[in-house]
Amino acid sequence: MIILVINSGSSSLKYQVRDGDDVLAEGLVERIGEAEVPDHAAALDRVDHEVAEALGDRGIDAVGHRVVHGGERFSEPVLIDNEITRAIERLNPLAPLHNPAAVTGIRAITQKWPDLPQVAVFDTAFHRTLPEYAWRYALPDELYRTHGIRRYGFHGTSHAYVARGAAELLGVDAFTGVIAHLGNGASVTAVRDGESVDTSMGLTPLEGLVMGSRSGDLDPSILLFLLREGYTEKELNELLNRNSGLKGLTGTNDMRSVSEAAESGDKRAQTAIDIASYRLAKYVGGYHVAVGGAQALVFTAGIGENDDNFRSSVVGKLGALGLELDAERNAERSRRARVISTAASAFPVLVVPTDEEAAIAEATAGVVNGS
Ligand SMILES: Nc1ncnc2c1ncn2[C@@H]1O[C@H](COP(=O)(O)OP(=O)(O)O)[C@@H](O)[C@H]1O
Ligand SMILES: CC(=O)OP(=O)(O)O
Ligand SMILES: [Mg+2]
Repeated sequence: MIILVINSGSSSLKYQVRDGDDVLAEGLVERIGEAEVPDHAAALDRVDHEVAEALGDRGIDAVGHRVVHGGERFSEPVLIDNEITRAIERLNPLAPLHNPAAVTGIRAITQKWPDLPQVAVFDTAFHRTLPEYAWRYALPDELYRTHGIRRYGFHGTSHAYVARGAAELLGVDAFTGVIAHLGNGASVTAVRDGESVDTSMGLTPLEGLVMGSRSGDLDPSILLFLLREGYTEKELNELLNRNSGLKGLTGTNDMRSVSEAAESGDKRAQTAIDIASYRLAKYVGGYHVAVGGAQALVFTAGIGENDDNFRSSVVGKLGALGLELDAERNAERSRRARVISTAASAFPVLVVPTDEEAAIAEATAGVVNGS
């Protein structure tokens, strides 16, 4: 079954065409909204063209969409129809950077290929197992009942995929431990017997870790202070989602540049790495407790898989848990799932590469085949 996987961002569209584990075509359309690519429909025309070239006279059988926010309703991937699209659209305010683009992508495909089955795969779905004491904010119940204000968690497709990979590497049936997904967005999840029991992102993908351009955790009074200073809602949104995190601290949201700057002695860059790794180390300590004792700590996504310096900065702060990296294994450049800690480490530290597109394609095939 040939599946087109679409990961729509606010100004970009990533896609892959897959036949099982074979990637037949992949690409990225950037700067949607600017002259060359005015909207998502134009972006899809481009994808259509590239895909047709790669596939020849073979056609696509189904489309799988990454949908970041599934609210309380969606705990599984679903076949998309008009009602489902509207339900996803109603969640737009809860993931303003991500959901509107997914809805636009779904509608553009419906218009272009009305007969093609489309499946929505939700970032939030894996976290539907969170216990209430982990998902509820200490706010009046009414805010939850009327607005659905609670913690949802994101990157679930990745955390679930990596939890399976970690279980395989450890030779256990179900993984218990802590997974740090460190990409542009970053989140850490506590997994117990294969189920998510806590995660650092909340109502939106803004809570938790220091990210490329998002602040993560902060004192909500900062917002009240800035409101009194005359900031508008739009300015606050820009500030917290696009101009904070590594970008706010160093001027760039790209960890590779931050790492290189730190290595050549830039103090601001080193401080940003210290802040981000300290925040993550505190979460790992907390989640070790949440899962009742982790079997492993797992790093994944762009930074987690590639930045040995950042990994060692995190694990270096976890001596109290008895964790110890093997410098040589940590520095190894490899796409394999592997152990990077010493034999003396209290529990292993792993790198397990994520593959959200593979997971979305697999889930899509499952829904279309009715399994
Ligand atoms: N070799 C590397 N060293 C340090 N950081 C890296 C390296 N490769 C990628 N990254 C970082 O990974 C992040 C992007 O991760 P990725 O998982 O691709 O993000 P997303 O899918 O969320 O856009 C960026 O901050 C990038 O700089
Ligand atoms: C949910 C989220 O933060 O996604 P991304 O990392 O793709 O921005
Ligand atoms: Mg990603």
